[in-house]
Amino acid sequence: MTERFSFTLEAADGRARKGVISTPRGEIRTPAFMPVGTAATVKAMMPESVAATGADILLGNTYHLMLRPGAERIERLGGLHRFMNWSGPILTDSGGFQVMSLAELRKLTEEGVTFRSHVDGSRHMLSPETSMDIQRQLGSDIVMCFDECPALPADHDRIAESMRLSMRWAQRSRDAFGDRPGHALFGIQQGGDVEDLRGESAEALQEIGFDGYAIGGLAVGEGQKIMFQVLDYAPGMLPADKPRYLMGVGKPDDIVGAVKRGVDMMDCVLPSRSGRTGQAWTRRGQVNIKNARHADDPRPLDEACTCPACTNYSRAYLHHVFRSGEIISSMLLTWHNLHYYQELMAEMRDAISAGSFDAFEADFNAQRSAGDI
Ligand SMILES: CNc1nc2cc3nc(NC)[nH]c3cc2c(=O)[nH]1
Ligand SMILES: [Zn+2]
Repeated sequence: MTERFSFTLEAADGRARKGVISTPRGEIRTPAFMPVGTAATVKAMMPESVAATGADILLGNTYHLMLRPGAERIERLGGLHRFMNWSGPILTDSGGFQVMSLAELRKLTEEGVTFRSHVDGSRHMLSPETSMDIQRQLGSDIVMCFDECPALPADHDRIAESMRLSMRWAQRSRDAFGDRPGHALFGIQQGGDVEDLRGESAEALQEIGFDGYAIGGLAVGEGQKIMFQVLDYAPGMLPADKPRYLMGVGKPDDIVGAVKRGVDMMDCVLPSRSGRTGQAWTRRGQVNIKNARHADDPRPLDEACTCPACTNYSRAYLHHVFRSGEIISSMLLTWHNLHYYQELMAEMRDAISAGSFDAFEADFNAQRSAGDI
């Protein structure tokens, strides 16, 4: 058990990297996908089931947890790991992104963001300082800087102004985080789809110094083409010896393209959220289980998948429980999707070790049909 936070690069294939992040609560194999446990639960999953899918680390949302049940309450009850019965590493976001998308009556100033809770209308303020306090109360292992993420498309000046605010907030986050051995603070690169602003942000963050570096400001409506154009240069601007975390990504082909371009960690609600809407992701494409054509289909979602849904149930059954609104529908489809995502990450880690990432990517693209299967 290590008392420190460290990142060890084990192999590289082109710009794709394989490594391990060591934390006091366990190791994270990279490239890693983090399931999202927004309100102290990965929806429709028991923690032991999340672990069974192969996930090493979860993401928790500061915005949701500070409003309900409250960070002080979680601290009093022993911290987020104890509270949600997850003993492995947890990364918490800093709240800024969700305040801007979920809260009401937001007011953004140099100090931070004041807002009303979407839960009960109560007034709150998030700033670099309060976000660091909240994430400390939650007890997360990887803490994210408090930043501002502009929606794209946006003009150059707006992106520049927002990025520079986020860099001032990164310094304040670093100062407020203090010295917490075994806990990590990640900076978040901003700069939209403007290469020189991305470079300015990367330099500013390295000046301050962080344990890892996130690529923020993407997956905000720009589309995969622009996202990949930014990922063709942004990861390389960040220190090679620290983890690179792409926030909010994504569909399986987004993830493969991001790992190819040097990303080490990702998180996304897609596999869990789409599981609840009847959308299954498989190596051969998507299965929309609510479609009537599955009503008599005795086959599993994916013959090659070893998850409980594919091992024990037919498409006909999954179609039935989805159409009937049965709770097991969300359980089985979420489990399958998270299992598939983790299998994808494991295959990429193996391919990078074997120096066969290009062959993996070619096979990944060849197997997938664009439409439903
Ligand atoms: C916590 N800070 C922070 N979170 C984010 C979450 C995101 N989630 C997406 N797409 C689903 N893009 C994101 C960007 C950021 C970002 O730039 N900053
Ligand atoms: Zn499956």
